[in-house]
Amino acid sequence: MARHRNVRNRSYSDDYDYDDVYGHSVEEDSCLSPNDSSQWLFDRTRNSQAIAHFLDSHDDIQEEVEEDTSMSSPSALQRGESIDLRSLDLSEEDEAKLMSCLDELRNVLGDTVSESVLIKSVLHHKFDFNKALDDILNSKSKENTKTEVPKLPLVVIEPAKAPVIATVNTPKVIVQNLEPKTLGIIKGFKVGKDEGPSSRPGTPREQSPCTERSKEQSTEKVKAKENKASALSQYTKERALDKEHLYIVVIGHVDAGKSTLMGRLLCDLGEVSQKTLHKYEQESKKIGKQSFMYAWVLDETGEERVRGITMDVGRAQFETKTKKVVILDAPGHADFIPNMITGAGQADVALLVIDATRGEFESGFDFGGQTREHALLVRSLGVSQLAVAVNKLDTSNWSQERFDEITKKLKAFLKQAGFKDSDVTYVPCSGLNGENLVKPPSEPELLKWYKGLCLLDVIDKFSVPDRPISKPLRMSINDVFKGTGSGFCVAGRIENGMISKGDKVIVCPTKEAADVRGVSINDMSSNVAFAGDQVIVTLSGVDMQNVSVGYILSDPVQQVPVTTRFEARIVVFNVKVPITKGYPILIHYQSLVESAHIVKLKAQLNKTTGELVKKKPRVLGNNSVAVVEIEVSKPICIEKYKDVKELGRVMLRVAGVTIAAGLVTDIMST
Ligand SMILES: Nc1nc2c(ncn2[C@@H]2O[C@H](COP(=O)(O)OP(=O)(O)OP(=O)(O)O)[C@@H](O)[C@H]2O)c(=O)[nH]1
Repeated sequence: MARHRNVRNRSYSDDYDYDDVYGHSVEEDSCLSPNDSSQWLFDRTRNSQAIAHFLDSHDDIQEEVEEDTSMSSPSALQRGESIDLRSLDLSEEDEAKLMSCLDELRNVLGDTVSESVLIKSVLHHKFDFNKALDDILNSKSKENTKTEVPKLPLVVIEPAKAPVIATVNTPKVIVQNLEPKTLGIIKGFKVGKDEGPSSRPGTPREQSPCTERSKEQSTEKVKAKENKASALSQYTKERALDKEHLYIVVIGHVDAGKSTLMGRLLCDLGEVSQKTLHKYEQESKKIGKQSFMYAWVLDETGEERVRGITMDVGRAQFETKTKKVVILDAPGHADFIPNMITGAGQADVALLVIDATRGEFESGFDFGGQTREHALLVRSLGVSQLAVAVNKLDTSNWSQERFDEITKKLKAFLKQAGFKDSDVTYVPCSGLNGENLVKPPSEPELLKWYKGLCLLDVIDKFSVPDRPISKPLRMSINDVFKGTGSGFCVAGRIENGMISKGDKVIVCPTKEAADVRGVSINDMSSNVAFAGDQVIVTLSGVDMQNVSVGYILSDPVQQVPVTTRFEARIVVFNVKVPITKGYPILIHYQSLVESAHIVKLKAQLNKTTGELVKKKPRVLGNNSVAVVEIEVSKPICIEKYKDVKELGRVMLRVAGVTIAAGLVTDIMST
């Protein structure tokens, strides 16, 4: 039942216009059609290749010529020549050496020489960077002498100022007819800061940096393989006898009874002592809120208790027959949707709580309440399995008719939102009475018609998604706080890989190294944690002031990309003003909320087939699907959806309304 985030210190002023109408972000006519959702929304149960296929199927979308003239220049065409290295049949070490030499050559030559020429030269000179460069420059020089273009100035690179070139037995290298861009690259190279002492003019190198780096790279590859094998064996060792871990986010309209339902479930499972419950009963009575006594199990702060609403994500845990379950009780109030998104971003599955009271279901569903928005948000964030608790059915005397009326409406909507019928289970219950929660119903009226499972058994039946434990570490940070010992703590979810006590990690986007001093899962100290776990990690070696919510702990070698600009395929839910170039938005990404702009509308796609409809559309309206480029005000860590699904999704919000969901398709280097 740990809770660390202090929502009261967060400023929502940018995100929310309090005079605005809440809950109107997803109107009935702007929901995703089944076709849209099947393309756009990640389905954990679906073959991942299907999504990959979709992501890869529009690689041909390019900027139009007038904006991106480089596309037609010879260098860009040359850049486009790609050679499949596998066809060269090199050993792993040689492949790494080749890649390293190519990188070095491109640093010097930019895009002026085609990849095939570079590869040929590197292979010919047996990965000797200096010889390969010399060869290319000499032949280029000869070429240029043949085809003289007098307009461009002759550039002379003095050997003394160009360390690596000077190692070649040529006193002066004359480069003609180079484009200014290329000259800039050569100038940058002249500075030669990264060159070691052996690169001084005239000093023969014992070993070129290229060869050293290629060795390092091949060692890294071997290490990565070893890490993968050790991650798998460690996982088997640590978790073989353990129950599967499952994270459930509890969502639904404000006052649907989410906290009461979960509080009661925990009490009935014996997770809350009688003494504590008695205390809650007495204290809630004192302030005239006795009906909230079970909700107090999860609503822990004074403000939440006095106001009778959940503000931050409450956490608690319990066990079913086959699972260790962590519940994330999300706030229902529209003001706290960013917190709800944080909770949903950490969940495997969702429990949607519906208030069955006549008039209440309707206001939560029909009149722009949070039922629809929450369901759409979790689906867009990758959750595909849902249990629907038709709660407070005691207020309708356990009427089957009322239950059917509600489930019929929900089924139609959830299908539109992208949930498969077979992945959604409906359970009639009452959180306040404890009816049909942890044991079969006892209420005679309910017994007359309900033959299904109780809520606990429905939760037990959820399937746990695959955990990418052998991939490089990615842990998204959703809280930073001072622990009891030395160092400080970060809380969050491990999206990829594993983390152990004693590990070195990189805090991104600031790229500071830190040491892992301790790991705890669900408040229990542990030596190691794996993908899918929510953990608290104690860090040292980095200043707490330099670590923030929304940062990522990354593998030191295979680091998470950091950028201010990325491309995403978005589906637009509902916009009052159509999206145009320059459109300001807030990006919600894991726990991060960052201001951003849509800087390019690259293409509009067919909602059903995903085919290109229009290049560079001027506007995007409701229900459209498009490829856009987004620029964030500060550098953020982000992954392509096809690489790390959990870190490849973004939500776009404006003035407290979710206007679109997107999958990251490309990351621009900054
Ligand atoms: N009759 C009846 N009332 C219930 C039931 N469950 C909850 N309530 C009442 O509904 C009110 C709201 O309950 P909460 O548990 O705070 O609702 P919530 O969905 O967690 O609220 P937020 O998180 O603030 O959106 C309280 O007064 C509860 O006593 C139920 O099964 N039957």
